[in-house]
Amino acid sequence: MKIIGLTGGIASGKSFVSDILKEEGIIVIDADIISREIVFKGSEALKDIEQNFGKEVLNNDGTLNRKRLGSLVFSDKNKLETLNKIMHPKIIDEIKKRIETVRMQGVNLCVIDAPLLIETGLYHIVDIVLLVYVNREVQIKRLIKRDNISFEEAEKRISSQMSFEEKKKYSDYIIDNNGSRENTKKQIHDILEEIISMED
Ligand SMILES: CC(C)(COP(=O)(O)OP(=O)(O)OC[C@H]1O[C@@H](n2cnc3c(N)ncnc32)[C@H](O)[C@@H]1O)[C@@H](O)C(=O)NCCC(=O)NCCS
Ligand SMILES: Nc1ncnc2c1ncn2[C@@H]1O[C@H](COP(=O)(O)OP(=O)(O)OP(=O)(O)O)[C@@H](O)[C@H]1O
Repeated sequence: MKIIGLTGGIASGKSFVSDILKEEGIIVIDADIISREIVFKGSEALKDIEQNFGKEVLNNDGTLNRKRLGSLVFSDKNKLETLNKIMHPKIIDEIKKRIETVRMQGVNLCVIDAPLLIETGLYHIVDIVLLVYVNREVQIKRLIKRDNISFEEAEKRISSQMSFEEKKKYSDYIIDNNGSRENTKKQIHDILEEIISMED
């Protein structure tokens, strides 16, 4: 089975790209969704988070208050590192399990959509790295609009991630998502065609 790693900075358009891939019938394993699933009430991850960040990152019903935890970790490098140490091994384990399930089903191509594909080392388990690119101006504009956050908050989130230039070194294909959705769709179809026609 060929595994494609899909990555890119925050609000670069990974979800948009993965939606198009899903439309093509390709199975997508989404790291952001897994990171939400593993912090269910009573989970080991949520207990670790409470131990390290206190009750103030929980809602009254005991579930995770993502907005509060996000504003804590994206403005403090050490706190982000603590959260990453709790979350990343669990996310990676779950991704590996899902890859095996998909492999057992006889699927020949699957995609891992992970914003931190490079940072977490997950790129080692994929065959091809697809990087979604937007310039900083477009990225900030789309992030502020989508998440309804301030310019400062958007800057902090972007700065907490590896730069595009650094990620580029690990990538096999770059999708330029600065333009229209139609333009991006065309690039994806061209890349897919090339990947599918490749010999194993
Ligand atoms: C801090 C949390 C609670 C904020 O939740 P929120 O719902 O606001 O954001 P969400 O999870 O949808 O992530 C949105 C985007 O933020 C960026 N982001 C998320 N976590 C991180 C991180 N640890 N470091 C840098 N950027 C991150 C990604 O681009 C992601 O696509 C959440 O992002 C989290 O639990 N992060 C740690 C898990 C993680 O590293 N996920 C990425 C898996 S590869
Ligand atoms: N080509 C495009 N033209 C206009 N808007 C776009 C385009 N691509 C994506 N967007 C919009 O930009 C925002 C960010 O895109 P998307 O949510 O796909 O990014 P992401 O990389 O998955 O983000 P995250 O890292 O936070 O998960 C969304 O509101 C999306 O609708």
